[in-house]
Amino acid sequence: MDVKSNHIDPLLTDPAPLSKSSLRVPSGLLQYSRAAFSPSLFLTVSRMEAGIIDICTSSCLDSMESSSPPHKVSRDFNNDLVSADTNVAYHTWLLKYPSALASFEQITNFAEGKRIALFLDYDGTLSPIVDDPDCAFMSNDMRATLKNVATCFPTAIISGRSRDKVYEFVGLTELNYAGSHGMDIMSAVRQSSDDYSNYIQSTDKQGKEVDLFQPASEFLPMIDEVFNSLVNSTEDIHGAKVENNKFCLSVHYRNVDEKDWATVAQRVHDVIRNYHRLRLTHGRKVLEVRPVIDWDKGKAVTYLLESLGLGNCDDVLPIYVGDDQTDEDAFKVLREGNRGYGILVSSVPKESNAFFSLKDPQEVMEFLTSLVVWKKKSET
Ligand SMILES: O=P(O)(O)OC[C@H]1O[C@H](O[C@H]2O[C@H](CO)[C@@H](O)[C@H](O)[C@H]2O)[C@H](O)[C@@H](O)[C@@H]1O
Repeated sequence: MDVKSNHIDPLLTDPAPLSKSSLRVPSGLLQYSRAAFSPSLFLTVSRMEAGIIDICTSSCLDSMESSSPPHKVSRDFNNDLVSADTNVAYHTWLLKYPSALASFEQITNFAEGKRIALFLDYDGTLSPIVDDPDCAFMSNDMRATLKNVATCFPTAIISGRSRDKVYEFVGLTELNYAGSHGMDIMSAVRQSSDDYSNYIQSTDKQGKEVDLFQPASEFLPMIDEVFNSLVNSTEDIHGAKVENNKFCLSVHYRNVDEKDWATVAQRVHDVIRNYHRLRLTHGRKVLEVRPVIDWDKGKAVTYLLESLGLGNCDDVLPIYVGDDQTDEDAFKVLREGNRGYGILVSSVPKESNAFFSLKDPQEVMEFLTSLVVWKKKSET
């Protein structure tokens, strides 16, 4: 498939502005793709008066509802009983975000003579989305694939989870890990002196010397305090769960009855309203409380490339695979710098800064396996 004929080459030209209309998605699908089209949701909670459901909470609620596909549509996707409209929308969307599997030859042609660096999100990318965040286990096949990938390419996982938690799920020492949406990076000792002054030397679980970069470390006491408040204030909401991701927090409402979502939004709002240095963003059935700092997954990619000795190198092709709104920052860095390829994992149409798409973690595994085969072949 010649992607250039229907797609912009990320490394040669500036991307066209993202436009909703260009997707021509049937209106029935827009209601659940709306959250992805809208910019990150920031609640200016500290400036709002309390109300039963004030304007911030209601905008939050709106985003919570619009990010949830009608049950029929998601069930149809999972069961392959796809309606004609859904099928048309998905295939129309694929013209703009071609499958990285179908475009594999184009990707590897471009990668010829270059060093690929892989960046992977965890939830929804390496493990399927499940109801209980503590049970988002990766399959053994995926683990074996990742191990192979890491022997061929420098590889890092950048997750919203705490770094320890994502390491616990993945369990491979061959990778680099960044937790808390990139606010907690453990990587090999840096060879070059550069702009990043505030990293410290540490040792990993095997006693190996590493660099630790934690740009939000001053927020730790505040995050712990807010975690306790959120746990207390949501404990009576059946299904609500607060997860401590070290430098950020997640308030999950996937298992909360939809009629109580407004209460979740209101309680979160009430807790963080006095913390001017925290902001609220929206993920997959999760409200995320994060420090207001100029740092995101995109900046983490740049940092890691430099750590790996691959920064500012023309012969490096970074590939970032992710499914969430927070991954858009990384897609954007690769797109705007004409540096590499973002691959969005989604089975429904979503506007994105990525260049390619994969449907689900199973397809991610196929793509990674193909990269390993290609690399090994090219070495013989
Ligand atoms: O950056 P990621 O690795 O994608 O982490 C983003 C959030 O992922 C997790 O929540 C999501 O996955 C859960 C398990 O499948 C699911 O139950 C939840 O509804 C999803 O939002 C994680 O629990 C969060 O802390 C991360 O921020």
